[in-house]
Amino acid sequence: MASIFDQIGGASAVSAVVDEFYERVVADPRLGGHFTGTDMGKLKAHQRSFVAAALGGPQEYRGKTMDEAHAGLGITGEDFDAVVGHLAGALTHCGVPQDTIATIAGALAPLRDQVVDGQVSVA
Ligand code: HEM
Repeated sequence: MASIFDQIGGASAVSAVVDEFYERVVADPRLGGHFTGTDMGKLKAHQRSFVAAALGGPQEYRGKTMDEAHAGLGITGEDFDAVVGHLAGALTHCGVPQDTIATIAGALAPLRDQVVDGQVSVA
């Protein structure tokens, strides 16, 4: 069976999704502040390789772990949900089918604890 990477159109599709995704994230007043001083060219390159690998693309992701990349950034659960929402919006904008988007969102959900800054969860 073709990987999601192939189904959505390979590297060029991933690149279009990542560009659209960061336009939305940086324009979001809740999130933009996290990216002041970030080299967006570098970040997009890392994100392209992360997304491509996560969708079953041919190359391995060699960037930081999600724990390392987000440690100490003060990212909240709301930030995480907003970012996943923008990714879904970017995927929709780029013509990716909704069931595929649901699969991708499901695959990202387990990263929540690594991205969100340690809070004591109330049982
Ligand atoms: C599923 C959710 C997320 C994924 C898959 C993800 C993925 C990534 C990747 C691949 C990198 C680059 C790592 C490297 O440099 O090697 C990165 C860096 C970063 N991410 Fe995320 N991220 C997520 C959520 C978030 C959220 C919610 C925020 C904050 C609103 C955020 C803010 C950042 C920032 C500020 C950087 C580092 C930029 C710098 O180096 O200055 N990320 N992320």
